[in-house]
Amino acid sequence: MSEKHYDVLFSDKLGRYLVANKDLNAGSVIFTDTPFAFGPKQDSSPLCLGCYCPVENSVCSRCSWPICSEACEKSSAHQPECDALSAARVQFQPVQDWTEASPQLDCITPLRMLLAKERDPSRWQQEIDMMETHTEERKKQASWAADYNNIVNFLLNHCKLGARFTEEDIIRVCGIIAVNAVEIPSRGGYSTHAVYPQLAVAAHSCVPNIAHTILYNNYEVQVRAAIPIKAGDILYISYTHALSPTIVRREHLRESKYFDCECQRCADPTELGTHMSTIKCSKCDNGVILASDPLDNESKWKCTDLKCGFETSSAAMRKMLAVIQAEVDQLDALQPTPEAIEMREAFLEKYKSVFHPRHSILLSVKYTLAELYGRVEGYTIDELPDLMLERKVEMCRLLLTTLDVILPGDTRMRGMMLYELHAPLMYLARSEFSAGLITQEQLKTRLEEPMKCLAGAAKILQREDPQSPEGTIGFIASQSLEQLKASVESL
Ligand SMILES: C[S@@+](CC[C@H](N)C(=O)[O-])C[C@H]1O[C@@H](n2cnc3c(N)ncnc32)[C@H](O)[C@@H]1O
Repeated sequence: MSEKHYDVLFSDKLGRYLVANKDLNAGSVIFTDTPFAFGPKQDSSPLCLGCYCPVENSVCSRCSWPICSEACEKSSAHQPECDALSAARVQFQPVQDWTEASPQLDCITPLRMLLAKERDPSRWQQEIDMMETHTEERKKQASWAADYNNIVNFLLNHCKLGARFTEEDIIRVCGIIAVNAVEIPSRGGYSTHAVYPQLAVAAHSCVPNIAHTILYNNYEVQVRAAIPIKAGDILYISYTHALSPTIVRREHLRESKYFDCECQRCADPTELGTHMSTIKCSKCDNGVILASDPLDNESKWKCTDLKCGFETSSAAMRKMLAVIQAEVDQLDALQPTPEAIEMREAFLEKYKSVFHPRHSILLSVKYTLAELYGRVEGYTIDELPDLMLERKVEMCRLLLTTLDVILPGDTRMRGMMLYELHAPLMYLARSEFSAGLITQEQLKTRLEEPMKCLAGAAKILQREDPQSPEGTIGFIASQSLEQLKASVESL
């Protein structure tokens, strides 16, 4: 067995957690892990239970649950539930719209966990049984009744599995999945989730120091140090979305993972100086509005200019964020067209007097815009005027300097932004050279930064699965780097 680079410790606050037992270099693999079980997430629309691609009116010839092909019908992932479902003669009920979320697949991942436990009780005992479930908190949630009906009741009474599993077994498995499963990046628009025994022990921080990559073929997860880690440091993963404001991240963690995050980023009203939660004061020109105590969910939000004295409630702040986030969600649903760029620019203009320029809501829109400029018809990179190239540079740099603080080190987001930054820098340098504004030597110097961006993007993104969007960009980045080097050498 290979040497372990971490120990598992326990504290009253974190439960079990991982600690590095030696110094680790940035980018080094700390451990790899394979899922105990994986499958569709809750509220998934019907997807193939073999390969998780979208399906429509296509079901398994044996159990009648969604399956796209003969190969998927025979896949090892589907076989155990196929046996159980066909023995009980419970069929997937045809749906009107196969793209709509349906609770029917909610039972599949819990069923897979239960069947895996039955097959390998010793792995269950050693790796899964001690996982946190937060059952008492989960029972108080509004979603409990639906979960009980769609999963517990369905497996016990419809699938007639009461002789093999107790109600308590099923409730426990649902809790293990809810608290411990990690999302597997989507293939073909559908994302699934998996329970990884080692990864699940890692504690959360909104400034994580590890990053993970999931490979497509066998769902192996590779967990790396994102930054240099010292022996004795806790290994932190992030359970939530990095580009969300504190109030939203903490609410998400409370509702989905049942704890109040008190990390350094959550505790600081300025989010470590990034101002990702900061609102501009509408009553004065001198101050900004910050939470007095971001770890108190009912904290007042106050203008930093004491003479202004403006204050508002957390409830009002939450409401405002929810309303504006709904606008962002609508933008995110748009196809990548010129209008999608223009509508996002209009959104930024509309809210620039409300939010700090690095507020999470604006940053997430800027992240998408940074990806769209250069990729959309009418806005392809060689069509962009210098002003728009500069706009793309400005947005990428804003994102990268923010990531330095909240997601330091080698993360997918950094890899993507480095890739996005290289192109406008290269085009701007060439355009200035063509206009006679810089010499050939100056051009060579100016092309050093895009080369560094490509090298960084290739290094980070080539760790991703080659078939994933990020892995594909990693490959393109390494090829573009070679081409750029050759063109600089020929100058
Ligand atoms: C994926 S599990 C992590 C492993 C877990 N501690 C165990 O013993 O199995 C997630 C749970 O760990 C705890 N946890 C993780 N990070 C935490 C943090 N930063 N603060 C408080 N609790 C945390 C919470 O109870 C959370 O629901």
